[in-house]
Amino acid sequence: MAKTSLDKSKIKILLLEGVHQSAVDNFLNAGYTNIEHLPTSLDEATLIDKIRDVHFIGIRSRTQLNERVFAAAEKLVAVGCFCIGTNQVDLDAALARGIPVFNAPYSNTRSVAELVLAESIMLLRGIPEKSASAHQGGWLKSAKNAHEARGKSLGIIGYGNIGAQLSVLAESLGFDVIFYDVVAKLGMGNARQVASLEELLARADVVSLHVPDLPSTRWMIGEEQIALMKPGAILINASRGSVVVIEALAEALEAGRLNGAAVDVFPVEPKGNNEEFVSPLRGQANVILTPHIGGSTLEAQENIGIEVSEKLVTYSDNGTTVTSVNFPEVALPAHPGKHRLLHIHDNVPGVLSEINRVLSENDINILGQYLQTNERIGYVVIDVDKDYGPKALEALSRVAHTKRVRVLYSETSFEG
Ligand SMILES: NC(=O)C1=CN([C@@H]2O[C@H](COP(=O)(O)OP(=O)(O)OC[C@H]3O[C@@H](n4cnc5c(N)ncnc54)[C@H](O)[C@@H]3O)[C@@H](O)[C@H]2O)C=CC1
Ligand SMILES: O=C(O)CCC(=O)C(=O)O
Repeated sequence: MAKTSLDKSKIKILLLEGVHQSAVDNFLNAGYTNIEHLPTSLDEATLIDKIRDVHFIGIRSRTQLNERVFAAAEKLVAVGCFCIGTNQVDLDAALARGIPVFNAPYSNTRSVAELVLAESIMLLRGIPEKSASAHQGGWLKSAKNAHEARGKSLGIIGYGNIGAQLSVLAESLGFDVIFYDVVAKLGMGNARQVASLEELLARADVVSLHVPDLPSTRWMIGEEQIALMKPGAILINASRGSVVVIEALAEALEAGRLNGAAVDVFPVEPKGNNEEFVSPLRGQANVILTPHIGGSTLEAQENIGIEVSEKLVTYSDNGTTVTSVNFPEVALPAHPGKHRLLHIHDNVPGVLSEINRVLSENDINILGQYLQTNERIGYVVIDVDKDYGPKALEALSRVAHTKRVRVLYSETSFEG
């Protein structure tokens, strides 16, 4: 499907879930003025209706971009997840339509790690229960079940960016850090990798989850795993609600098997701040419940706003896909004085030679060419003389296995 050029002011950007104002400012500074900025996510029917004329969408963790939504998103050029996790997006459905998805892989890492560390200390001291009691006029002055963090074992499941950052902070506080990861990793400081999940659960006083939502991590902590934890241990989940069987956790807390928990993410989360939060963990003693705010600090959100909007602007302006989570990565120089064709096609043999054949047949000289592929698609970027952009667009749109082709004009980078 070929795309004709559009003025930047006609490129529609939809930002949901209260994406930080820094993103809006960045788009405006780059000349993109057609921005709708909403504070919540949208239900599927409303989203399907709205997305039909949207070129770029920005979401956080709540909005579900599934096959049905992509099928309606006829003009969509790229998706920005203003967060780390991308499990809320059907990445295959996006790829099948030649739509790259971007995220912010680091900007809220520190915020999550700081929160988890603070929660570890609070839970080791039984603060949620003592504080709730004091608010009701109670006075639970006691050292029962109250422990220092120093010398306790912190077990981190998933030693990626957040797990490793937490490891450093926790060790500086005196925690003895162990971790379990499916990939062999060098621990930061004195942190040690253990051989199995079972070993970590049996050794740790505080267990903290930092894995992505994957088929292999879904419900990875249930009744059986909780039974392996030390009596009186603490469980923290700031990863995804699909990782812990929440009923099993609620039962273990109620039975006094565990001394406390902090949970930031839930199997079902309210769409916005006006919807009731329902969970079997409500009302449990020594449990910190937070509304998926692990990454919600002003610092993180401002940085994420800048980072992801920059990625979308760069893709729109010059075709660069570096750090896309589903797309072949192409890093591109500017293209002053040239027209740039972006051709996205099924990755089958012969497409590149066909592209070059039709260009040569039309006497279009190639000034630069960049190709990357993944197992599903090929992404080729071709610079041509500025007299040839429209002609090349027309020629390339007829190449077999083309998913999408668009042209970027030299100065007024555009979209279509
Ligand atoms: N609560 C919140 O607001 C936030 C939650 N998150 C969640 O935290 C997750 C982790 O974030 P990062 O550390 O940046 O991700 P990352 O990709 O850097 O690290 C994830 C680690 O988990 C490991 N892993 C994957 N499957 C595993 C398994 N079955 N068992 C053990 N380890 C496994 C990976 O090898 C990797 O080392 C994100 O995917 C996101 O879902 C991220 C930011 C904010
Ligand atoms: O801030 C958000 O909405 C989601 C944070 C999160 O879970 C992530 O970054 O993966």
